Parts: sequence; C-alpha cells; structure tokens
Amino acid sequence: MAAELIDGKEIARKKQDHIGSEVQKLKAEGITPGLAVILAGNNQASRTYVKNKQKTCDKLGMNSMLIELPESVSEQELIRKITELNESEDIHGILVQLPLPSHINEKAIIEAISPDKDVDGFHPINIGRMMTAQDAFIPCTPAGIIEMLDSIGTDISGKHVVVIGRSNIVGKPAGQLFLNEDATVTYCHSKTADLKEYTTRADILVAAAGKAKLITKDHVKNGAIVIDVGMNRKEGGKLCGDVDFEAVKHKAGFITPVPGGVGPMTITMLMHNTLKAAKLSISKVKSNGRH
Ligand SMILES: Nc1nc(=O)c2c([nH]1)NC[C@@H]1CN(c3ccc(C(=O)N[C@@H](CCC(=O)O)C(=O)O)cc3)C=[N+]21
Repeated sequence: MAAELIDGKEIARKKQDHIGSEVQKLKAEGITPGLAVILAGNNQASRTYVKNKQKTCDKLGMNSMLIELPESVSEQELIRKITELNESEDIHGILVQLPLPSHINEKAIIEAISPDKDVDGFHPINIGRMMTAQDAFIPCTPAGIIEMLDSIGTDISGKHVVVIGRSNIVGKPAGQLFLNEDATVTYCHSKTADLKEYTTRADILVAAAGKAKLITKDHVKNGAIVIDVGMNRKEGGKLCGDVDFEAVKHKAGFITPVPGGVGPMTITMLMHNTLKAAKLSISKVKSNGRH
C-alpha cells in the first residue's frame, strides 16, 4: 500500500485564494491589511523566509513592511520599534523573525507585541486564550496542520495524536489544538524513553523534533496520518524532514512531503492571521476602542 500525499502547496493555494478575496472585500471598506516583519541580524535562512512572507502578502493584496535591524540592535531599541508598530493604524500584524540575536531576551520581545497584532500567536495572552479554547491568534504551523487535516476530511475527535517535539512555537501548541478538537494527545520529546512504543499507536503522528529522518517505517502504524514539520537543512542546502519519507510512504495512509507540505501552510496561516488582525482593527474602531 502506498500513502496518499497531502499536497500542502495545493491546499495552501486554495486557502490563499479565499484569503485574497476576503482582502479585496476589506479593501472595498477602505482597509488594506498590513504586516510588519522585523528582521534583526543577518541570518540567511531568516532572510529567505521573510522574503517569502512578503511575496505572499503582495500576491494577496496586503501591504508588507520589512524592518531590518543590525545584529547589534539593543533590546530597548527593538521594543521601541515594536511599540511604534503597536500604535500604527496601517499595521495590523507584527512578526518578529526568530531566532533573535543571542543578547536579546526573546520573551520580553514577544510580550512587547500587542496581543491584538500578534499574528504569530506567540504572546502569552494568545497562548492562554488558545488553551482555554477562546478566540485567539493561533500559531501558524499548528493552525496549518489542522487546516491540512480538515482538507483531507479527517475527523480528529477521538483519534490518538502523538506529537514529537515540545517547542513553544510548534509541538506544544499543536498538541493543545488537537486536544481542543477532542483528540487523545501524547507528547514525546528528546527524553522520551521508548519513542516507538508511543508512535506506533498514533492515528496521527506529528513529527516536530528537528531531527532529520528520526521517524522510520518502524515508528509508524499501518495507515496512520504522518505530518512532517521538520525543516532540516542538509549540506548543499537540500531540505530534509523529520520523517524518512521514502520508507514511511509505503506504510502510512497519508503523508506530507518536505518541502511542499507544512511549510506553505505556515505562510498561508500567517496571511490568515493578518487578515483576522485587520478585521479586528475595524471592530475596535466601531466599539470606540473599548472591547
Ligand atoms: N516569528 C517567526 N515566525 C515564524 O513563522 C517563523 C520564524 N519566526 N522563524 C523561522 C520559522 C521557519 N518558518 C518557515 C515558514 C515557511 C517555510 C516554507 O514555506 N517552506 C517551504 C520551502 C522552503 C525552502 O525550500 O527553503 C516548504 O516547506 O515547502 C519554511 C519555514 C517560519 N518561521
């Protein structure tokens, strides 16, 4: 048996079409969604990601603003810039590209972003809202995973989801979202004693450990849905997932490729969140700033 491919690029394209038409409606009301991206330092991978985000904004008719700051930028200066963007009427979403230079306290920077403009969904307010199943900005990669599963018609309720990885930006929120959808969730990570014992019981396996080819066919139950969040860059620049795709594809029921799987969904959900932030700004004006 061969797994069916979950085509992230195609699912992203359809979702973007929809977002694009919502942007047009908002523009007719006089609001153009605007995303500000702050890039501190000279990380080459970060530069490429940021360029992709801007390109997608362009394509969907949104405004994007890139703020480039030197590696040596101070925390105070970065917070001053964020404060300015928090107050800007033209900017609805703020994204500070991670990782930040090592002398900067990431938590302090994330907390400086207004929760209403936090399109990454990294602010503790949004995390808390998500955990309590309130309306929130949902981190883009986990949101993209749920969107992909929806598009292949997966009923998540009652499924056993095993998430490998517990980062604040992917693993932890992904598990939480699945829990909100009534899944049974198991978290595994680098200290898990017998990984296979858990992963072979997964109906849905989410690999977000950041370790190339960690997941082999022996980790996967027949017919399972395998979502590969890995973005491991090999020498020569080739992108490699956390899943040994060629081996696992014969055993899984569905599988996402890398590239062309989760990555395009992440950017798409960033656009979704920016649109949501722009809509939120209207309802704030209508309620006179009280909300
Ligand atoms: N504040 C913040 N928010 C982020 O969302 C964020 C971040 N910092 N720092 C870096 C990571 C990484 N990330 C990616 C998004 C899309 C692709 C993507 O579209 N990948 C393509 C291919 C890319 C390629 O070929 O290089 C794919 O998988 O098909 C990759 C990586 C967002 N990040």
